[in-house]
Amino acid sequence: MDSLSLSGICRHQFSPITMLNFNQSNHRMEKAGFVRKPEKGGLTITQVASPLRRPVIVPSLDNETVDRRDRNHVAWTSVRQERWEGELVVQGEIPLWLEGTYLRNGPGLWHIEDYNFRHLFDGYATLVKLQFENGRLIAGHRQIESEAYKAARKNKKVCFREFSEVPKYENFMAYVGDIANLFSGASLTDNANTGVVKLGDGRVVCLTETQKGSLVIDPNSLETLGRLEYSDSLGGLIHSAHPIVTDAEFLTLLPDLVNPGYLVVRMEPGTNERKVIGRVNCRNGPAPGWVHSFPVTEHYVVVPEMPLRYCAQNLLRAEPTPLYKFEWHPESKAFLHVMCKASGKIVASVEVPLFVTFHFINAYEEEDEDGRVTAIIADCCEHNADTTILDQLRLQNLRSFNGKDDLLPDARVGRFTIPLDGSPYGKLESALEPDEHGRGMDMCSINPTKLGKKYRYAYACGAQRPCHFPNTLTKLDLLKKKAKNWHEAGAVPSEPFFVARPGATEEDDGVVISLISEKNGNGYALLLDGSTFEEIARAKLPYGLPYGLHGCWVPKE
Ligand SMILES: CC(=O)/C=C/C=C(C)/C=C/C1=C(C)CCCC1(C)C
Ligand SMILES: CC(/C=C/C=O)=C\C=C\C=O
Ligand SMILES: [Fe+2]
Repeated sequence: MDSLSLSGICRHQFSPITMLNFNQSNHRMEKAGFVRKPEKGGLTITQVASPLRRPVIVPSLDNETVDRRDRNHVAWTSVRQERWEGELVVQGEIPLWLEGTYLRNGPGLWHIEDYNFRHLFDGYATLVKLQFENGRLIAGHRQIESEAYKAARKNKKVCFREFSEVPKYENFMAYVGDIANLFSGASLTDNANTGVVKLGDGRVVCLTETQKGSLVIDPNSLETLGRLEYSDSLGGLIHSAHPIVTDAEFLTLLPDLVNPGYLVVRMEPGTNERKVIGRVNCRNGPAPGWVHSFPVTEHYVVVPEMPLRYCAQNLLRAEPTPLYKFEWHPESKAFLHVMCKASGKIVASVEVPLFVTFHFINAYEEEDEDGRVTAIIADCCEHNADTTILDQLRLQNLRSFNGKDDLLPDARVGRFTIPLDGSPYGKLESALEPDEHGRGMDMCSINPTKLGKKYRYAYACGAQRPCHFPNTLTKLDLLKKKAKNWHEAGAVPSEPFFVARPGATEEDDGVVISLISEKNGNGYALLLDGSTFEEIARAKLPYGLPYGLHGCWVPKE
């Protein structure tokens, strides 16, 4: 690994004002029990004894690392250093049964040299860990060493095609070369900044929408170990960013951009080979709908065909459109296809009202009194068929919140009913009154034992208006159609992640973990009781971290 210095990246930003904040924050770190050992020209790792009698690894801060808190919310500010690890002081009590590591991935570095990225999804991946051990909490973060990130650091510019950023071409021939590389996938990013999953065989993989961006990491050191090379010959360049992962299997969708459709594939633990379960042909439109995620039931895979479709032309553009690599085709309609997991056969394909979603929450089979499956219910974080949410996630918009204007488009829990009796149409309704969660709705989790089964509770980010971005944590009771909300002024919480208590019989018996980025530049790990949704513990981080997307739980062996 090359030098961990971020100095090259940040030099241009250094000013007496940022210097002042930087020193103040270090003073605060020392007061909070963190020890700093500055060394010029890189992040040297220093072992020190913590007040909690546990060695704490604290990389010294680079003199030229920049603190931009004076201008932006820390949630939308590049991570201030390459890596850090240390024990946190816990307020409240961490349940002793909570033994394992919560990992969270997300785009955490949004600039290279003096070039600032446009979109939340462009950032180079920052992996965060919260390691729970006997009531104590060790935290850490580290940049994922993707080829895209390493090349950007080395060449001091964007070198691969990110979500909205593309390399700046020196001349026309360079552009032509890059387009050629687009078809082979060579110019696509492997910046695995969307999520992290633990496979049944124990490997921990960070993911994005490009297949090449499947990177295996070490959940303790957060080191990037290498690429997960799929050994099959299924080809294609992209996949769903959210595979369904259990101890028994890894299921995902591979969109086919040439003959619009999707392959539904399955990979067994201990292998790198995805096998085809079946194929869904698109019912309409010039290209498949974007499949950021998809739901499953116990016996079926639901393949969404959203009218927000991949767009080859937009893929080739140097400057992004408001829909980036996608295009809205309301005339092409929206469909949900249901495939039997065992046979690969399509058992239903229904037209549904137009919808826009990033995240499906869960799905399950509805049975009649004789135990026959009559319908499938699939829930998602639905943006009222309004695509503007995608452009609202531009950093400029997120950073421009002044506490007054309300720019977050309304969202809801969209509940689809897919009849299995051959009817051509499915239904889409709100599962509960969206005002219950402030008409903001995204970044969801459920009790994993309820995956594919009838369930009652979901956890997500909601809104307390006005806002530009979801700013609450919400527990949804889908039976009583009620929500319990957690909010702290100015805070940006990340996806509430539910961890069940071992041996629990109640669906909401467990804790909810979230990382909070505060308005004053600080940040903390938060633990809520999964049932009461009351705070049970929090632990301050030495400095606030950028917003992150999705997480997973790695239980202690
Ligand atoms: C962070 C997140 O949720 C989404 C990230 C999406 C990415 C990085 C999408 C990348 C793509 C390309 C670089 C080209 C092909 C299309 C597409 C999958 C959108
Ligand atoms: C953060 C987000 C949407 C928020 C809208 O309310 C979407 C993230 C998508 C990728 O994981
Ligand atoms: Fe996602």
